[in-house]
Amino acid sequence: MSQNAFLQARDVSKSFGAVRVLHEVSFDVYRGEVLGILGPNGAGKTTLFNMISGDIKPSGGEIRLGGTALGGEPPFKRCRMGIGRTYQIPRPYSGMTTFENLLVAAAFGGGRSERDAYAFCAQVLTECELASKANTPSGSLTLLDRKRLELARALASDPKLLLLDEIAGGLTEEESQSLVALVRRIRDRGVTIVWIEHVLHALMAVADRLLVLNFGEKIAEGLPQEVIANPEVKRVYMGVEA
Ligand SMILES: Nc1ncnc2c1ncn2[C@@H]1O[C@H](COP(=O)(O)OP(=O)(O)OP(=O)(O)O)[C@@H](O)[C@H]1O
Repeated sequence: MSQNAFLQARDVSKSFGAVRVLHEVSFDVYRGEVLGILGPNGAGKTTLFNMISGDIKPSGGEIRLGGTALGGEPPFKRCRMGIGRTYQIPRPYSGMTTFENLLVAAAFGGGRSERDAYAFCAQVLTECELASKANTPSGSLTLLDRKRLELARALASDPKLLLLDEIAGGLTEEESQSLVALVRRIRDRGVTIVWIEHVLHALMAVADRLLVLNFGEKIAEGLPQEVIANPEVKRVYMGVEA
């Protein structure tokens, strides 16, 4: 555990009533890295994101960003502090165009003035390969473009830490490669990324380190090749007996 980490989670726990979903999970995320999070369904991955973004409160433990304890800060404040996230089920405003969706995120999430938001959103659209879809109602986008829009909406608040929740699910191999290339470009301009993903090859193509959760506990963390070779990870995640 290092004091220099950008995101620090210490003994983070969450219970819903009597159901313990996360138990004393600790990890660090360093500036500029991509940390991949793996784990079977129900392992507690999204719950962890919900606590980092402020959607729910931990039952125990502490989360710090840049050394500052996030405490009871609400989601919009965390967004202004530099935390952006995507949701497993994208929630664009389907009656609005792609560009309008971004403007809302940039104005409310990022706190930009209207003029500034226009220029910034145009930049984000280009980065996410959505410029030609700027005026398309988001409800008519293909699955890949809906995923790009979900990512673009998170980027519109100009995050320093980006939380990606299963953005590669349901895509073809070629489509997921184009998403991986986009994640790399975002990382290369200095954004720190934590990516929950079941599509292992997409994660392996970009993650610097992996963390594995099972039944709310951290069972492995380290370099991707080492983590996927770990016998316990193989057993619980890939169903392979050692
Ligand atoms: N608000 C809630 N109230 C009660 N139980 C909840 C709540 N949110 C999540 N859970 C439970 O917590 C557990 C972990 O859920 P979570 O969504 O974090 O898992 P996950 O690892 O993200 O799974 P998946 O890979 O399927 O998305 C599940 O058993 C889920 O039913």
